[in-house]
Amino acid sequence: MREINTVSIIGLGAVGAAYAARLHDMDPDCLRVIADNDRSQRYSKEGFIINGKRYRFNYIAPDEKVLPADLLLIASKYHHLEQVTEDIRQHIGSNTIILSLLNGISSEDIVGQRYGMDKILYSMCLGIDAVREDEEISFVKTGKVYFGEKDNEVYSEKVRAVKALFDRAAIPYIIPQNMLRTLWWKFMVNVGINQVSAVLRAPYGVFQRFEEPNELMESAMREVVRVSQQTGVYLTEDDIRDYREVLQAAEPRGKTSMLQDIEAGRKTEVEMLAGALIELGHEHGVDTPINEALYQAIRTLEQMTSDGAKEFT
Ligand SMILES: NC(=O)C1=CN([C@@H]2O[C@H](COP(=O)(O)OP(=O)(O)OC[C@H]3O[C@@H](n4cnc5c(N)ncnc54)[C@H](OP(=O)(O)O)[C@@H]3O)[C@@H](O)[C@H]2O)C=CC1
Ligand SMILES: CC(C)(CO)C(=O)C(=O)O
Repeated sequence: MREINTVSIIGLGAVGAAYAARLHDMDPDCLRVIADNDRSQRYSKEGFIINGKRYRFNYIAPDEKVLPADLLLIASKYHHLEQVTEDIRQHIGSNTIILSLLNGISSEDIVGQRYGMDKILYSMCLGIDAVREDEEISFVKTGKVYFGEKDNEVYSEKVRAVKALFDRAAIPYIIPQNMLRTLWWKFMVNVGINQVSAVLRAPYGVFQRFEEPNELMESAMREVVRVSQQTGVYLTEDDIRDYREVLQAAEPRGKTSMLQDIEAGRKTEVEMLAGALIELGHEHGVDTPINEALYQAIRTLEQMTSDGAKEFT
């Protein structure tokens, strides 16, 4: 059986650091972190504090010649992906499996177009509540990594290899039979809750108490459902309803990653959500007016914080 003995990871943020810690705890020598000089200097100073424990990872500059990794994990934000795709090149060989943990439905194709779709397994994480402040990451729930080929009725060799690694590292996972549909379901959720929470600056509790934010969120999700039906994925109204229960169970003060980005004045992943949906809508002849409005609102919020429009508020 194919075995994973070496893992390279790029992106030690909230999500990446949480899973890097598990792999490091399993075997510190199996893990390499790809980081340019600026980052590795910054990261090496105090190390990473992950749930109160200090970690000193093995940093490798992108240009350094290395043996390819058995598994390459990508855990950056969407706007980093162009640079990240370049920076991972020394770590990709003919047998490397690539898992991109980013939200959205685009990152696998972007990386796969460069290195070959045969190396890609689809993936995303759900239920992780990691929060990052510089090199300090804390989380209560590890969540689960959902991964697999598009269809997993029979596990491929790649899927079996990653499954065995995650078992050894105690990384919780699910291998859905229809991974593509699962990826789209999460995309629908992020298009709804992330974007509407960011525009309204609303933690989950606001959605639990009032009706209107839910109506707005669900109308944004409904546009994903309509587009999915033209692409062969076939999400339905039931998928929207299924999310209501998940949302009710969320920590009322909890915030989506996009709301956290807006509050911290960081770039958001709006291009990966409304941006990707609007483009697919054009391709398949489906109108997406709610997402067009959300796109413009979120881009405005980003520009207001990044170019110092604070003087007007
Ligand atoms: N946070 C959450 O709760 C959840 C997030 N997600 C998704 O997971 C993905 C990752 O999110 P998250 O972990 O929150 O993001 P973060 O912003 O916390 O982390 C991204 C990390 O990528 C690093 N990075 C960017 N470019 C490079 C590069 N070229 N080389 C090395 N490192 C690089 C950044 O480094 P630096 O800081 O040094 O610039 C940063 O540490 C996103 O798509 C998000 O939507 C999914 C579920 C939940
Ligand atoms: C599903 C949700 C909203 C929380 O994990 C998320 O993916 C995010 O905050 O980006």
